[in-house]
Amino acid sequence: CSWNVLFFFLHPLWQSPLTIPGGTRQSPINIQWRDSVYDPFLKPLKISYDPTTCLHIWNNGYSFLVEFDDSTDKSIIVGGPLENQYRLKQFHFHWGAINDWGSEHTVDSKFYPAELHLVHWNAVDYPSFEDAVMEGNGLAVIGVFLKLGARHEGLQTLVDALPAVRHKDTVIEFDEFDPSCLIPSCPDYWTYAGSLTTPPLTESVTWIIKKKPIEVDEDQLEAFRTLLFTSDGEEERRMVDNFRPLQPLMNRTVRSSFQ
Ligand SMILES: COc1cccc(N2C=Cc3cc(S(N)(=O)=O)sc3S2(=O)=O)c1
Ligand SMILES: [Zn+2]
Repeated sequence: CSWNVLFFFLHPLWQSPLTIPGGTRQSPINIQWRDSVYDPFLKPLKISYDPTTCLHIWNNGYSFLVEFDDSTDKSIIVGGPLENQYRLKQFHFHWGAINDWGSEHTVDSKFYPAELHLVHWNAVDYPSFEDAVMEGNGLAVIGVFLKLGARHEGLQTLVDALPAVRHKDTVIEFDEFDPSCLIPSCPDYWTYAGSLTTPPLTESVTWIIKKKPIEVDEDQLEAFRTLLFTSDGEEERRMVDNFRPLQPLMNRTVRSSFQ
């Protein structure tokens, strides 16, 4: 009915490319393994994070973000498909109400229960993060799939802090965390030119999607689902299904770093 259509186009998270002027590189996408093209010139991705740059955890009403001090080059990534180094700004997750879905990207149309995004910006070419967000090569986001399995000890320190940021616009100090413990050691990744998956949806992201997922257990996924989209005092709405629908590939090729 017309109300559903109206909701679809009005809800910020579910804008289709039709509402993004000239949207030709929107994210997320389905990664069809057999259509990805091995690129022998892709370098290994080098990750060096300094745990002392970790600042706080913040519930922004879309997800929970762990933010970093990005005033120096202490926490950076370099190599992979990137022309130069990019500074770590924040990481966050997307997840479902149940384990059958929750990731933003899919692999051969398969959803994972959750997906981690580590957001970096090009401080070599641009003076600020806000400037980089508006530029085609401004951001690099590492995507890591979460699958149901063994408890992830590194993630648990984060999970233990979540009750303190249950409501939107709550923040707690969080330090000495090295997010490289959340990234699989397997070097294999896919990469493609895309966008932010929440507003402002700018087409400024070089996506680096790790082939291998990390394992987390049911209690850890359930802890994500205890968070709220709503502020304290508002009618509670559980923070679940905070992923954007798949976007058309259009004229893009997904490259792989592996054969
Ligand atoms: C306008 O500059 C700003 C300022 C503050 C935050 C943002 N962001 C908005 C959405 C958004 C979505 C991301 S995802 N899911 O594709 O990894 S990363 C990200 S953000 O760059 O942190 C932009
Ligand atoms: Zn994200």
